[in-house]
Amino acid sequence: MNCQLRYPVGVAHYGFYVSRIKICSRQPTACIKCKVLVKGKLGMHITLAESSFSEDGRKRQRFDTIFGESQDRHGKCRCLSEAAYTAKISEDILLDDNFYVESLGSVSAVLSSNCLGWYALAEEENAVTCCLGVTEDTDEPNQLAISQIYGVEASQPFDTSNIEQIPFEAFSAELLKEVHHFTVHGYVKCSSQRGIWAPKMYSFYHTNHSVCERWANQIQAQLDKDIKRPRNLMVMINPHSGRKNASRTWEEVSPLFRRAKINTMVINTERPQHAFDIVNSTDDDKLRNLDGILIVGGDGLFNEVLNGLLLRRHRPNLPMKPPYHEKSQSCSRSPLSSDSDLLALSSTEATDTESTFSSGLSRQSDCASSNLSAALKSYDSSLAMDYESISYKDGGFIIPSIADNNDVLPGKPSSFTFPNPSFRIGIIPAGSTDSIAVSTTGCRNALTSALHIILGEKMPLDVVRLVSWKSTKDSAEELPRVRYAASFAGYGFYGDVIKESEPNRWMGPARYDYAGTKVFFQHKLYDAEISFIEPPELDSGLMPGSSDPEDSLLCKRNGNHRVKRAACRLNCGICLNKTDFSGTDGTNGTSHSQCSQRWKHVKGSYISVGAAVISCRNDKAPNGVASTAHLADGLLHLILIKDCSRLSYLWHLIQLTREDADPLDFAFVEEHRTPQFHFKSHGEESVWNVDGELFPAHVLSAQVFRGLVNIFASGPDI
Ligand SMILES: Nc1ncnc2c1ncn2[C@@H]1O[C@H](COP(=O)(O)OP(=O)(O)OP(=O)(O)O)[C@@H](O)[C@H]1O
Repeated sequence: MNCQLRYPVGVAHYGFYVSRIKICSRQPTACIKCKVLVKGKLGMHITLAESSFSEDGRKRQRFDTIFGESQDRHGKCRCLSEAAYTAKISEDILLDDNFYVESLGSVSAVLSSNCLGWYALAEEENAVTCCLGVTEDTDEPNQLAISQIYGVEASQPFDTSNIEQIPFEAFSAELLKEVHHFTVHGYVKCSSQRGIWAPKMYSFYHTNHSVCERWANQIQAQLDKDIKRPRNLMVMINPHSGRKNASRTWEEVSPLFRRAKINTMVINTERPQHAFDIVNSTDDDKLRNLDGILIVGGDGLFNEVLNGLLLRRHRPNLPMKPPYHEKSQSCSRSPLSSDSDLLALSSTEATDTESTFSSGLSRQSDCASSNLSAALKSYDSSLAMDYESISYKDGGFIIPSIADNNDVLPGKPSSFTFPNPSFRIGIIPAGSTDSIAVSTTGCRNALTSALHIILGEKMPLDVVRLVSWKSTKDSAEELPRVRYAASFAGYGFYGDVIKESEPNRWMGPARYDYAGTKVFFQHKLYDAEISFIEPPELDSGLMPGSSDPEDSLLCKRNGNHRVKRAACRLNCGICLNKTDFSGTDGTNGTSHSQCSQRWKHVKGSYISVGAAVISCRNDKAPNGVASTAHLADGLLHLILIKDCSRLSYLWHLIQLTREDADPLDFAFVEEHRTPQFHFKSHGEESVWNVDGELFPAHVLSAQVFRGLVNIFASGPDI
């Protein structure tokens, strides 16, 4: 509850004012000034400020807590932190003056380096007050932290001939001609829907224009000091996203960017791969001058920008090969090697110093019989080629060299900081599912996302790098194709749905329902073999950084008690923690070191194989496909749906749509967290669905790079 304490006008301007009130105990209490009990209120902690001038004319502030102290430990802590906060406000008063505010009448306003506060000077006739002039006001804050302000404007006097411009009837028409104002743009959190923010304006009226200008300039100067806020953004709009509303969505949010004085370079994409081409070909120096790229569209557009940014700039080793099977503890062969045409690839044993793909390729001559080896040789010889020439084929990218190791290791915190450490990708949801926006902010709301971006929030995001070694079982020799994904890669059911929905794009988002129903009735099974690294279970079950005791509880799944993991939340301790959760030993690409890794192998018939890098929340799966996946823990959630009846599978799909259910609590479902895995299909083939785009792969490797890119978000507010 927010309360407003109104004191008699006489002591208003340089007298006491209430800077903060917090109810923190259940003890009845009284004001020390008038000794009257606060009627109907139980225990308040009220901090007052008194101003005076020192000899040199500088204003001094004294802050006192005048009554109320909580009896319980937690309440007391809150009191203390509240007092500390108030004391901080008092440190540096930059400006103070009287203004007129619509809902309060005359107010005294104070601007400090971190806060704009105001309090009413006089009772308004229609104000609801009770004893001591305490007014309950749950909606109107009387202070705004600078971090909550995204813009400020000083305005000219009202045009009295334009009745619509006149904000309220407080001033006479004569006075109105002389009234100037400045407007502060902040935001409020929606009380009915968690995570949703709405812009809110606060106008302060004064008869002197220069006063308004001085305040606006000073507030702007405070905003400019916040270096994390973006100044220059490239904006990519896909006019065909979702229900073709992306351009309208941008019209709705662009005034916020203008008020925040952010320069935007707007590009409307004209075709598939356009966004990729632009970002991939943009000069590195130009990118360095940007604070980020903003996407107005869906997950597919985000994926294109991600790939455009990373494909030629992020150059890790090729995926590490797992031992063929655990029993033999042999590191000489990988599961990939069971396929004859991949023998050349997998039989290359790199030493610790020869851990790059090129070193592996240089041994291909031993396998002269393999045509693939010849192809790969030419691939190897292309290392000297210009790195710019990336070609696109079958949903993936063939790049001349993927062997330039720059010390980025799967699962480990990333050292990749291109174009610059503050560069972020932002997403304003306007697509069909918007699962990246929902998983990173907690809601699907364009204004909320815009505010997160404008205020300069920053959060690392894991990215999975997928390498398709071969498109289909029967395809001719080919070079590896690479694709990055930020949310989801799925095979089987997931791939078939995308394949089925592609020709029906004209249906809009409804195409997924149509395709999903059709594929469900087909109920296809796919034989596959999967190897993955299993990271060690954390002892306590409570992930580092998580303070929620609930997180350490055991939950029952498939009849077994398992550790219930913390869901990713706002400013998530797990994602911001530097602890290495990956279980990899950091010697990427070396066969010897792989012996020490806990590779696990599974083989069977699957309805689907899913790899969720983040929770993948969306309207149809409110908790996400993997409810406990984190934005930046270096792990993906491998979700294997094994052979089961149609009815059981339907029940699993229904559970996905429910907020109170666990869709993975079935005997036919396996969930593994891993920094990397290898997949090989046997028999009938499906296709991979990577962030909503088709990616054919008969043999595929996936590596997660922890926090590889930064995004404009702070995690899901759920
Ligand atoms: N002007 C355009 N015309 C047609 N397709 C485009 C255009 N611009 C971008 N695209 C393609 O549209 C794809 C989907 O875009 P986006 O993700 O923004 O929308 P969506 O409706 O959410 O689609 P999806 O559900 O496939 O993710 C992108 O991958 C991109 O290749």
